Amino acid sequence: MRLNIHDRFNQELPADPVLTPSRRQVTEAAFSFVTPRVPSAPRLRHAVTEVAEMLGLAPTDLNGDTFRRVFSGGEVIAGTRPYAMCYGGHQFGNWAGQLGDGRAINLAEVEHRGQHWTLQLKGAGETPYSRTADGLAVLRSSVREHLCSEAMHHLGVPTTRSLCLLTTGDQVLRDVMYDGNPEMETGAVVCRVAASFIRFGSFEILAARNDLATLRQLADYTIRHHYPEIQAENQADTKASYGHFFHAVCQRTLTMIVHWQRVGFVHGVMNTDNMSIHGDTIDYGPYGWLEGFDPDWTPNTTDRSHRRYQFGNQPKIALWNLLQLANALYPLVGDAAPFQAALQEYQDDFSREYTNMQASKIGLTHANQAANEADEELISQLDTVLQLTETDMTIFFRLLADVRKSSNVSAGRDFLAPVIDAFYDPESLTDEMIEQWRAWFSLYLQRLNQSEESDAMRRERMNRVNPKYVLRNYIAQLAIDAADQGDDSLIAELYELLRDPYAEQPERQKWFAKRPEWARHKVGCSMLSCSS
Ligand SMILES: Nc1ncnc2c1ncn2[C@@H]1O[C@H](COP(=O)(O)OP(=O)(O)OP(=O)(O)O)[C@@H](O)[C@H]1O
Repeated sequence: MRLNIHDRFNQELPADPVLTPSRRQVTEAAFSFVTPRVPSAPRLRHAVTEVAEMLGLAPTDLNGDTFRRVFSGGEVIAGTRPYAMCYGGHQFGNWAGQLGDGRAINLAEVEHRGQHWTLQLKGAGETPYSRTADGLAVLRSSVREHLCSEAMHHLGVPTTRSLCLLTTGDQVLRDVMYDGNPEMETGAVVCRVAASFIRFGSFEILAARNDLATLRQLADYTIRHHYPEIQAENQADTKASYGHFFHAVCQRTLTMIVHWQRVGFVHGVMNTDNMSIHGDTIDYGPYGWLEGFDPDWTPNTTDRSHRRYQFGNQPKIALWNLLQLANALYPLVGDAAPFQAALQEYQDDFSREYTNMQASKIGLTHANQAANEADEELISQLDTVLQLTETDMTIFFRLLADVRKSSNVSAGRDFLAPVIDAFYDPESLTDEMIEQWRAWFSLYLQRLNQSEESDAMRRERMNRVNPKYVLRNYIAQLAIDAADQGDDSLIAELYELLRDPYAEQPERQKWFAKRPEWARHKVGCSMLSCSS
């Protein structure tokens, strides 16, 4: 197994001089060197050939002993030094101080085909940032992270990737039922891959400590390696480059959030330490997928009372998080104007991009501004009718593509036939609700009939933005339950399914189904906590 190692982060930025994993505040440094924990009996449970190839590995490498040892933490790759990154963050709206990679260890950076990747193990043991926890991860949360990272990538959502999932052979104590009765669970490690794992919190911790020298070093480093176009354009004016960097992060974050809203993804813990400066989705913890369309929904039990991170709040939480990044970068510029302008632009652009995305989900094309305003009304009314009774978001939008322009909505309930499978309980649709749906469909059909486009063409466009298959929590839980019994076949099957989420895949049609009733209140199937 040969990787083309090309480390930059741990070569160019200041290191913590202390080499033990003792918990501590790490100052004037961007990271600490650490050694991953050696697992007792590592076993590969699933690997992604496509990610391996992206890193320059051969498919045959995946079955080797070296691969198993390296990606479980048992062997350090020659010519590199693993490290944990120092960062802080705002958690649930409050400044939490130093957090850092408490259970993530960066193994190395790799260059392949002109692209640069950081490999990071999650769950490979203690670091100076582990605080009161053990540095480990369990099979349950690791299956969720591994499958969802790849599912998101294939949905077209910017995300960290996952190379592989291994179990360590060690047991880990966790309170899965959240009832104060912890149990032993199977320990696991996932290898994440991203351009870098620099987070908003990486800048925040340095600004909070007024460590402007390291803050400037980190900002310059990030621009130099990850936003080189900004450096090229602002050679003579580094202050301006920080503003441009912030603007670029705003735009990438916007793109990521519009995608989340498109596919019905709820991150669950949008703390600033979980915001990547690349606009990648990072940290698949208590995430979930909207089943019944409900903007107030969050899968995170820890957030059930305030619902800060509920689906409908994600765009404005991203804005709030960006504001924290602006505050952290401000000392480098000394002028609020570029930050204010970028934040304003985020808001303006977001509302336009969001409407365009929603319009594409219902198959509209925009010819002129007037049509746009009418479409906004149609979109907002859809938001209302979707919440009249529990209506599955993924299934509804997918089935909506089958509606014909020639449909007759004038009487009865038959007009709902194409989308009826999206309702969790079609019997609960009252006459009044049917009339509201009728009103919406009348407007919708009128709008569709303004266009010459055929039903088939529209259907094809809609099916490219409305996925057929997403990783519903209960589906992930089925794979976890099987893996707990040593059977990894469902992980492999779901991986294949989610590699092509917009395709019909008739042989896998059973996964195009509403969440079954047994899963409604089962732990792991609809609700999760941060503790994993
Ligand atoms: N079992 C654990 N041991 C040590 N630190 C942990 C553990 N679980 C979480 N942390 C740390 O707590 C902080 C916030 O937790 P969060 O749930 O965002 O983490 P995570 O899922 O481990 O992290 P990541 O953001 O790297 O995916 C992070 O600093 C994280 O490293």
